[in-house]
Amino acid sequence: MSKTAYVRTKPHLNIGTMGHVDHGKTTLTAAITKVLAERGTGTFVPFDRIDRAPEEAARGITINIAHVEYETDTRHYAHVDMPGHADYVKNMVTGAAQLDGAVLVVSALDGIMPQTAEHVLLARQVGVDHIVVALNKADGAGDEELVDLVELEVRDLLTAQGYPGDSVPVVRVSGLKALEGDPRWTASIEALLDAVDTYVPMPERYVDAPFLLPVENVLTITGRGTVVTGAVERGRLRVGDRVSVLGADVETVVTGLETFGKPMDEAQAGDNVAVLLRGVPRDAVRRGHVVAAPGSVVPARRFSAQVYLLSGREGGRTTPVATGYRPQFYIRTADVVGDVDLGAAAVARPGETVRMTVELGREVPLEPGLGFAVREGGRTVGAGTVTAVE
Ligand SMILES: Nc1nc2c(ncn2[C@@H]2O[C@H](COP(=O)(O)OP(=O)(O)OP(=O)(O)O)[C@@H](O)[C@H]2O)c(=O)[nH]1
Ligand SMILES: [Mg+2]
Repeated sequence: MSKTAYVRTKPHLNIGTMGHVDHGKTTLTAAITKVLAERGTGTFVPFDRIDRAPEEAARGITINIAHVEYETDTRHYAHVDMPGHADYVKNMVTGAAQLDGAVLVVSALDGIMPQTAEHVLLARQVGVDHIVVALNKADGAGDEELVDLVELEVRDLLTAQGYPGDSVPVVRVSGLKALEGDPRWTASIEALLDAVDTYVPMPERYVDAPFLLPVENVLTITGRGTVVTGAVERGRLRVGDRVSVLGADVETVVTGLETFGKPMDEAQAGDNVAVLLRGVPRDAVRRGHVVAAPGSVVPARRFSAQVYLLSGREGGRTTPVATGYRPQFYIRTADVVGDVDLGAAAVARPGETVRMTVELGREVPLEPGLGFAVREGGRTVGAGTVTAVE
């Protein structure tokens, strides 16, 4: 195989815009790509190309998510802009969005609205520790004192949710005017990007943690062996490393490593990779298994969780669920049936957030903070986070 090796130039982070409907998330996303394209470190992605987000099948649930990528002087970013409120709930709670930091977009004209508060709550629940605030539409806000009030209100909201509201960067911007090329407002986008660069730290914890890769696909390369593919959830991996395949219950050695068809010395958290495994039969490994550093994860069947049941309007159920409910649980890439126990509550309605205990049909690696989707009859009816493993 004569292929050029993959070159990692800048550290990579995943960020995204969140905030109430119509506060300008997509306009701001387009403006960021425009400003960086003019700096020469990105490609301009116009509004209508972001908003026409492709439907992507990720982790077995249909989610709507638009990715743009760009670079600042110091970092490479993948930026997600989610088109609707239900998409936030699904992508955040299942961890599909995988945000290292978020830009909370608040219209300076309207102030905080219900979904502003809900997205902050979701971000807190899924462990997004760093939020930068974009007070958008500042071009239309004639009265500075009113914008000062909105800023105070946002800082209070963040403080109430456990963020350092007093020290969070709040930048007054206009996505719309920056898109039109108005220099005052393109400067505001530069200021916002500087705030993101400096305030959102590198998520080194993922790279330094023990290696883990949820298996998305399995293939055979004739004469070389079995290859598993997927995104590295955490840690690093090199050729020669020992790994356990949980689900297949084998321990083996990595004999090859590639990304997008290029061989690599080391895979890191966030990379999409193909891993060649020594002496593992093709039919021993399946989607849903987990490749991990030996001894670093413990598979389990019982766990407690906090689950948001999607409302009927969001595509969820129209009738309540009760103890004894047996849906499918999508955990990382695994699809496993589970028995639900709602404890004292006994019954839960669509649109509610509930605590539950789940007994899975088979063991999978579990840990507090892990997100999952609840599915039934081919559609997503809930999104949850593991709170404790029993
Ligand atoms: N005056 C002004 N209007 C803006 C600004 N940014 C966005 N808008 C307008 O606000 C409206 C909503 O903008 P979007 O970018 O679609 O908002 P969004 O938050 O992505 O909306 P959803 O994806 O539907 O939640 C559009 O009419 C924009 O032109 C701004 O900085 N100033
Ligand atoms: Mg939008």
